Amino acid sequence: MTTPPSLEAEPAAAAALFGDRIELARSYTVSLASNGETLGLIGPRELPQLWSRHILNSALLAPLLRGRVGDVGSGAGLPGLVLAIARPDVHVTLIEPMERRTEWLRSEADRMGLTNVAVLRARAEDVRGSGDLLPLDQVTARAVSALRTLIPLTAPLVRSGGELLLMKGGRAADEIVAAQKAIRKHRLDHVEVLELGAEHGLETTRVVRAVVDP
Ligand SMILES: C[S@@+](CC[C@H](N)C(=O)[O-])C[C@H]1O[C@@H](n2cnc3c(N)ncnc32)[C@H](O)[C@@H]1O
Repeated sequence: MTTPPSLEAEPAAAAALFGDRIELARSYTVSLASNGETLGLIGPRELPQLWSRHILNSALLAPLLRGRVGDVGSGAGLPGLVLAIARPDVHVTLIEPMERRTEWLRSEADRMGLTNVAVLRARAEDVRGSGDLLPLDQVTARAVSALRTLIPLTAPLVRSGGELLLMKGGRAADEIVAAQKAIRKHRLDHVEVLELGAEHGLETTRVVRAVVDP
């Protein structure tokens, strides 16, 4: 596959974050850069920052994962498919309602031979009771909605004592304040904001971590 000329050069942090999975991470990144605009997955302006702003940003969650993980609103595979690449020891269910996106996610998982991925074409609120996949140990989400609407979508998918790992921008603390009602209703505890990225020389990203119904 030819690398598009406008694709950002691979940052040094990539090898550290992906370890021996780096070739798969490269393969996915080049595939997304080559096909993502045509498929409506990413805009052309994302290519010069695809590695740092999207792939590595997503991979920052990898060390926090365990067991059976769900990713709500995976879109092009961020962070869910990136995490499945980085952590072959966890099982990742990608939950995404748009058909064109689920087709892309399935075809990429197949192309890369990932055996730890399931793709579910659904809205998160309709997933309840989907037998084999639930409950999950952790649920991730990135750029899906504000915390007060994201918590009711994600918390019901997680087992008692499991975790939400919700990637957020600079206003994470404000979103927590605005989400107090949802935090109480869904019995979240130990709600905290993690700042990740600086340790790898990357732009800092914030993750709201919370324990569900401990
Ligand atoms: C802005 S995109 C973000 C995609 C990806 N997470 C990222 O960081 O690039 C939001 C995604 O959430 C999906 N989405 C919206 N509402 C959803 C819901 N209720 N359940 C699951 N996915 C949803 C959309 O189809 C879309 O793919």
